Amino acid sequence: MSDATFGMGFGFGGVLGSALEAFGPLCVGIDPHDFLLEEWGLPSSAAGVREFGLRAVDAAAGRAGIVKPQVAFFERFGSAGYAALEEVLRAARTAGLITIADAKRGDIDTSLAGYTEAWLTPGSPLEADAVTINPFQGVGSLESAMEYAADNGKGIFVLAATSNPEAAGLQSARVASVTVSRAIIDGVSAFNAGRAGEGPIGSIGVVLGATVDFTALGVDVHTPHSPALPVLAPGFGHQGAKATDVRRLFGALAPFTLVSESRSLLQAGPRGLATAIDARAAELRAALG
Ligand SMILES: O=C(O)c1cc(=O)[nH]c(=O)n1[C@@H]1O[C@H](COP(=O)(O)O)[C@@H](O)[C@H]1O
Repeated sequence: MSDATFGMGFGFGGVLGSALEAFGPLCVGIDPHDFLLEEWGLPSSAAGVREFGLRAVDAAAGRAGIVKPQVAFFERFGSAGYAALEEVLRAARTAGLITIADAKRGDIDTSLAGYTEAWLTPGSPLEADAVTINPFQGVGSLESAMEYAADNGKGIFVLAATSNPEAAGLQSARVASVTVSRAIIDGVSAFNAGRAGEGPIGSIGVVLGATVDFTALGVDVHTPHSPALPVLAPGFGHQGAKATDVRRLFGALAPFTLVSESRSLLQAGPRGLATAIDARAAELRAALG
């Protein structure tokens, strides 16, 4: 998806809103693990991840609104892996899918600008619609990246409360009077509020794992944000959370929560993936009413 203006507002928030309306919240993770490549009858090579990614895009197109290629599985093959990822991202965007490059980048602001340029510049070889960012160097270090994204009709998902169990100790620690997770969410929400004129849905979102104990992490899912805060939610499927629990888990944030699943869908194999996506999308439609 490349147009910056949609009925639900401008920029990435608007694009996301249209996709949620048309397809619901399912985000298909494209994670070519070696065990999946083997199950799909593909080699563990750049050619293998390229074929895997393109087949996953074909299966998702017209069935889900969003795909999230996991950059790590392409990066392990060096420049050939990156060439494969470029093709997969291009194919997905051409098919009308929103692409979230799961690259988990982060650095001081000037270096982060290089990463943002790589992933979020219209016309760049690795162009995606959004990228995941790790805020360990402080939410303040993300300011110019968030501005760059919003100025270019792009999005960012900032890790805030991640789905892996090892994260809770660090992310529940307190900065001033709130938890790290809460401080990150507040920082992102404040950025979106500063550009509230652009539409009802913000262009910068957060990653909140579906497996997380939000109370322990001081994350408030009951109060809506204005503009709405997009949430990328991994942790469904293989990591244990049930897609149909999205409303119970995410409360007021549920209407803007992307339900991300990788292995649990991809294990259906190249021939079963389209059916698995259809089934999960239908389950989510029923659960969200
Ligand atoms: O940013 C992510 O997508 C992410 C954040 C997080 O907190 N937990 C998490 O699992 N992820 C990613 O989401 C995907 C989860 O894959 P499955 O567990 O197979 O659905 C992987 O690509 C992870 O790197």
